[in-house]
Amino acid sequence: MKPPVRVAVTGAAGQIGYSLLFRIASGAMLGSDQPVILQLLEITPALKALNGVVMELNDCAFPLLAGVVTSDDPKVAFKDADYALLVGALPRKAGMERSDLLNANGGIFKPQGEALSEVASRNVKVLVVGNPANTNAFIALSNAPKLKPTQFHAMVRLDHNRAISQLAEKTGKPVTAIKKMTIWGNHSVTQFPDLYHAEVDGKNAYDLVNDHTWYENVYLPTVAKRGAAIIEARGLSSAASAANAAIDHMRSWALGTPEGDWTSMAFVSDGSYGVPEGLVYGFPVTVKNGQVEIVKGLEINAFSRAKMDATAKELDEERQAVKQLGLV
Ligand SMILES: NC(=O)c1ccc[n+]([C@@H]2O[C@H](COP(=O)([O-])OP(=O)(O)OC[C@H]3O[C@@H](n4cnc5c(N)ncnc54)[C@H](O)[C@@H]3O)[C@@H](O)[C@H]2O)c1
Ligand SMILES: O=C(O)C[C@H](O)C(=O)O
Repeated sequence: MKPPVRVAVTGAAGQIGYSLLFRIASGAMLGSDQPVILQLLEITPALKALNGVVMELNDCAFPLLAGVVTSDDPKVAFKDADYALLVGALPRKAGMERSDLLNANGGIFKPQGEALSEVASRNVKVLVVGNPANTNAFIALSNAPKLKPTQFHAMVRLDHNRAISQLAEKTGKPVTAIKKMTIWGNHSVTQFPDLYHAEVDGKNAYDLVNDHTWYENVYLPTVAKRGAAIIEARGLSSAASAANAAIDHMRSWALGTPEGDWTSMAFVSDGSYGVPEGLVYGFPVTVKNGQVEIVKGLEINAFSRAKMDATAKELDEERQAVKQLGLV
């Protein structure tokens, strides 16, 4: 058995937390040979509910669960953390855009970035799930001078998985036939799910579908507005699928992407593909030995360019907004 690693989760008593913790403890995120110590952060009034979740975790007698810490202090929950999943934040309600949460949630990520910078493992991998995820990640990394900006990611994996599922349905193929999906940009309605480079059974997905009207007017809005459709149907924002995507993202980051495929991760732009430097933007990536590399050399046509620029523009506006709020 390997020595245990420390996994911090914020908002651990919330609905995503309830789906997430049990799967991390079961080995779904880091592998069936990797023991974990869970370090759970909640606001003080939620600690009682969190204690109930810990009772249930203990009642599972997970062989890989080597310990559980709970706290309402980020410096305790993030101490020596190897992985941190920043979930704790308000979810949106019907009729809201995710950016409407910036005023309410942005303030959470400044102190959490500062605390990670002070006490987490120097190699910590941080995934921001709480919305608006990209800009919250930007706030956190901007307040973490002792860590590298690339140690902070935002989650576009749920959009990536939705994009695969919708394409599988359209083509009548299993999800396993679909490779090289990309979500460019923001986890918002401006995101750009790219079929021009995706493959279905090794064939180009855009050519196979051969229906630009469907792509532009059905597929793109279905994927981009799926979060709102879930809220409309469930009365609550997605939770199990969000937790699953967080597991997938961290698993890819820790254990790598398979040969012949890539995934989508949002992190600080180095200027690749003409994306302004510093924006936390979704890119196609491969991961090997924990090293995340943007897939190079993809041809970007005029349709894609306009979509990629529009989502970058929105992120730039969010960046200006958090500067004005004094969060970075
Ligand atoms: N990126 C994505 O794809 C994606 C997908 C689904 C949901 N989300 C977002 O994830 C967030 C959480 O969703 P949820 O459904 O679990 O919400 P929830 O309200 O059920 O749970 C959030 C939890 O966070 C806690 N919390 C609030 N402030 C905190 C703080 N400062 N420190 C620690 N914990 C804190 C709350 O007490 C609550 O228990 C929302 O912002 C939601 O919009 C993102
Ligand atoms: O849409 C939301 O507000 C929740 C989440 O970001 C989602 O995509 O399901």
